[in-house]
Amino acid sequence: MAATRLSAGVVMTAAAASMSTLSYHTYADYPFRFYPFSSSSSNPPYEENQNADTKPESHVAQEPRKSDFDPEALERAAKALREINSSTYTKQVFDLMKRQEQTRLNELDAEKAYYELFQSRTDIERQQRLAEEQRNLIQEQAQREAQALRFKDELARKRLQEDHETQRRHNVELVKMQEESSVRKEQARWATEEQIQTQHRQTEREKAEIERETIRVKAMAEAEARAHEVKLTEDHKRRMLIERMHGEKEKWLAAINTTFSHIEGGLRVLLTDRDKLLTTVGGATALAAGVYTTREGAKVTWGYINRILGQPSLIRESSIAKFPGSSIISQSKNIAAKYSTVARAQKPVQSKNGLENVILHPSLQRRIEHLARATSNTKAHQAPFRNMLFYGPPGTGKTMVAREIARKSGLDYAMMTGGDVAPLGPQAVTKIHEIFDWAKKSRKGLLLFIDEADAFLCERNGVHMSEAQRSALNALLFRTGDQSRDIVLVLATNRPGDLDSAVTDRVDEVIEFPLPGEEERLKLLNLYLGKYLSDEDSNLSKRSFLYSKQPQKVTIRDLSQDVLREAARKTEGFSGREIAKLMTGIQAAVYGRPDCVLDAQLFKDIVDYKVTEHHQRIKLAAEGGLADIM
Ligand SMILES: Nc1ncnc2c1ncn2[C@@H]1O[C@H](COP(=O)(O)OP(=O)(O)OP(=O)(O)O)[C@@H](O)[C@H]1O
Repeated sequence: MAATRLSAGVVMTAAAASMSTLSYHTYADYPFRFYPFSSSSSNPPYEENQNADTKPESHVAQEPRKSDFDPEALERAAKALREINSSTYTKQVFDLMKRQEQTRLNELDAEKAYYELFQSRTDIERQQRLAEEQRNLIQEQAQREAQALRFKDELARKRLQEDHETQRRHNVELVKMQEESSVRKEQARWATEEQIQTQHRQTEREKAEIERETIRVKAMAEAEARAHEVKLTEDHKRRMLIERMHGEKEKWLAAINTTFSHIEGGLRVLLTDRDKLLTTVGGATALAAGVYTTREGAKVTWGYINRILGQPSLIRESSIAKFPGSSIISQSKNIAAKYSTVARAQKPVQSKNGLENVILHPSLQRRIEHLARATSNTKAHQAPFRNMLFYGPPGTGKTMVAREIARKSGLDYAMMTGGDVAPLGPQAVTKIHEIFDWAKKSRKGLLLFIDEADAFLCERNGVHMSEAQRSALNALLFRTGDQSRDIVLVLATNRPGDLDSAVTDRVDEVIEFPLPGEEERLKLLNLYLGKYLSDEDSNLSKRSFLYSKQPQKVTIRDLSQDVLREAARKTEGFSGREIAKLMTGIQAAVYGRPDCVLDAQLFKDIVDYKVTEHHQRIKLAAEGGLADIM
């Protein structure tokens, strides 16, 4: 039985194989490949479809060629059919074959549906590709149009720019031509004016020469006559004086003789009478003790009063009386005395604008006057004062201007130096507070001038700053934190960059004092020439009290404004102080001459000498600076 069943299975397989070989021909016309019911049919259909284009060839390749037809297969099939027909499993075999066929048909339907789906997807993709291409085309077109527009716009702009450039060049040329023409005109005008001036000066010089010569001749005649007269008068006076002195001498000798005879009598009585001698010695001792006690007591009391009412020790100069009610003249360096000295000295140069004896650039002078007026009005309206910072090279008039502002605005003035604070050590804080407390006593309001401010108001983070200095700076910051109605703080420094930012924050007006220009130097030379050399009469009368010998008068000869202007030109880079010193140098040279004459040659020699000295000093300073750096 088992053997029969096995042979039936073999027959069925053979029949199926024959049928499947035949089925190729049945489905060969179908557009897609036919998958026989075999193990290869289990492959996923989409994998096959991916190579759909190559399939027809492979299909052709797999198709059995007609020449290779094997009739034995048919025979085997017929034999198998016969075997099947004779087998007891015929029905099952046919059923199986029918089901196989049905399965194959279903597979074909599925494949067909799949390929239809594939076709429609391909269509959609093609449509999408077309739409994408269309879109790209439109975009490209739009870009091309925009580019064309941009290019056109660029061209138009370039053309406009070129037009503008041409126009500008044209205008520049026009302006240049106009300027050249006006410069030419100006030069011609200058040349004419210069010529006129030269002629005018020449005439003036000649006129002055003639006048001087006339005056000199006249003066010589007058001087000779006066000298003769003076000689006669002096002889007479000397005789009278000698006679008077003889009389006086005799009178004094008689008085001295009488006094000594009285003293001699008194001493004789005292030495002979013991009681009187004791009384006298006791009285003298008591008197000496009384004088000593009174003097020491007065010293202690004075020190106490000084501490309570006196001027703080940090103040070097002030217009406030040292003690309430005491005389201003009693101060050693009193500013009021300075004002009066200045008033005397400034007689020859009376400034119309009010800033007497200070020569500044006109714009700076206007600013200072404005500040002085503003300070004065601030005081009148009881408004808070504005603090100031003066900076610039040494000797450019910062201190002088501070004094002038105080004087013009009717404030009291006090000056201290930053360098005095450091040596005080821990006492500095107390002294700073003392100054501000003392300043409150001024009824007018006080201008507190701190010279060399950078010495103690420098940056707090600085490594060289001691703790005491830092505390002093903090004390000052504390006292100036609010706007004050009592004190105007004026700081002066040559190094404004070194100041602490909190200090500069308290400053309302910052003013630079530059080195004087040529015009200012000329004015300074004139000022100090008048002060030190022309104002001889008053100086002579003053000195005649001090020296028994009558000093010789200074004579200025041939010192024209041209010579002074040339000196002003040469002294480029000089500060006000240096010019003042130059003039004292000239004064000394004049006093060194036997005839005390200042002429143009001596003046020029000393100016040249001082200019060389100035340049040498600058050179040395620069070398020193370089050496420091290296
Ligand atoms: N502008 C000026 N006009 C007239 N004299 C001046 C001027 N500047 C300086 N001087 C002369 O120089 C001297 C010093 O001036 P002052 O003390 O005001 O200078 P400073 O700028 O305060 O100097 P420093 O910075 O060294 O303290 C004055 O006494 C004066 O003789």
